[in-house]
Amino acid sequence: AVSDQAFVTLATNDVYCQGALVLGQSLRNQRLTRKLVVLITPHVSSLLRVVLSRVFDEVIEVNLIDSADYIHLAFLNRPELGVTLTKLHCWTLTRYSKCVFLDADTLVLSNIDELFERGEFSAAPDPGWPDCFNSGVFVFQPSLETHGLLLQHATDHGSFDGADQGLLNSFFSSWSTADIHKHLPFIYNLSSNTAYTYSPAFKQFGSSAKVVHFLGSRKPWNYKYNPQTGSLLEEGSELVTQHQASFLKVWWGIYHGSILPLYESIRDEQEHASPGRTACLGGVGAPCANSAPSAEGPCANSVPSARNLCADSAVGSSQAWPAEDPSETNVGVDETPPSPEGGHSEDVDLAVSISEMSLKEKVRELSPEEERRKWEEGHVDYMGQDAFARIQEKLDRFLQ
Ligand SMILES: O=c1ccn([C@@H]2O[C@H](COP(=O)(O)OP(=O)(O)O[C@H]3O[C@H](CO)[C@@H](O)[C@H](O)[C@H]3O)[C@@H](O)[C@H]2O)c(=O)[nH]1
Ligand SMILES: [Mn+2]
Repeated sequence: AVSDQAFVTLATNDVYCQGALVLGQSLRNQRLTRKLVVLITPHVSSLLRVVLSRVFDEVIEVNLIDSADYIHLAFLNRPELGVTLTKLHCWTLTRYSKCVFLDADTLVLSNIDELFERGEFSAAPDPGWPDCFNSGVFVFQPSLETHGLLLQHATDHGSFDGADQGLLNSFFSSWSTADIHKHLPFIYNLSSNTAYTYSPAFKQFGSSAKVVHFLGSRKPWNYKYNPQTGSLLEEGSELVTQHQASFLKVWWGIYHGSILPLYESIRDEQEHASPGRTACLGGVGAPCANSAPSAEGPCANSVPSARNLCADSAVGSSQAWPAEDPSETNVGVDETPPSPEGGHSEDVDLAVSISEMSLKEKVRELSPEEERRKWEEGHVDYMGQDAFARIQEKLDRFLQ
């Protein structure tokens, strides 16, 4: 094992943590010989910090950097990606001599240790514009000097996409021409949805894919999975190709087989540590918080044969930090200081039943009118809002 080199990822909220966990586990499954590091921001809940620490060697909190550059982000159609500038903090990991960064929406299919033979800055072409690299997988050398220069570059020039990929491409601008060794083969960053625009190439080389990247706005955790049959539940109009489906199944297979049991063992340990008490982690993460307050016990669930793991009960705080002047085109590098109490998080609901698993971001509470309209339209949320325990609670209140 090489202890001064590491695989690094980033998760700024509990939703992306689910991706980081699967990525970390997928690396562990491939004879891991380097350290595993995840960078998190203050919004990540205490429960997820505990879960992450079971998979990663180091869970390091960094400040959130947000470009708040809504103009460029709008071109990208991804207003949420300003926070990806937080990625730049990976250059501060100077206890490591060389690292490989992987987005939290990547999945490793075979051992990729050979990437450590490459130098800074190595990356694979972006499928949408191959003269640019995709910043989802890259080899870098931690250095406070480079870190400072990158932040300075962000302040001086902004980012042409409002996020890290634009910034890194303009900083490492000689990538496309200077040194072919710095072009990683596409199999190290195979985008799950775009590769098939050249399907003969996929047929020829696809089977040697080593890292799959679920690039784009639809992530593996936005799909539903049937753990019994190991199949995906098709939803919406978006067509999922056969190859894409097979990668998604690998992702969910790891989630179901290795990550979910982690939550369960942590919950069991918590219950053991404080029998008779509500299973709560640090007062923030409450793995069983989904049941109604008036339900029989902390882990009693209203839906038979279903378990609910609810990562946090606090209302999800938005990661967007509005710019003072929205017409500002430069990246005003905003850093939010870590909150003293550790902060709370984005919300994730993990709904599990015999036939269906899904991860949901908790949305804001609906008004009573909206709730009623949804109910009347037949959109009944049996696992949450409209769970029997909650209805009973309402009835009890009404009958008092
Ligand atoms: O709310 C967020 C959003 C992103 N991330 C992290 O940032 C990465 C990049 O975001 P992602 O949603 O994966 O972006 P992509 O769909 O992959 O889009 C592209 O564009 C991004 C912005 O330039 C680059 O960061 C990506 O590498 C590039 O593939 C994620 O994987 C996470 O590690 C978070 O932790 N929280
Ligand atoms: Mn990505």
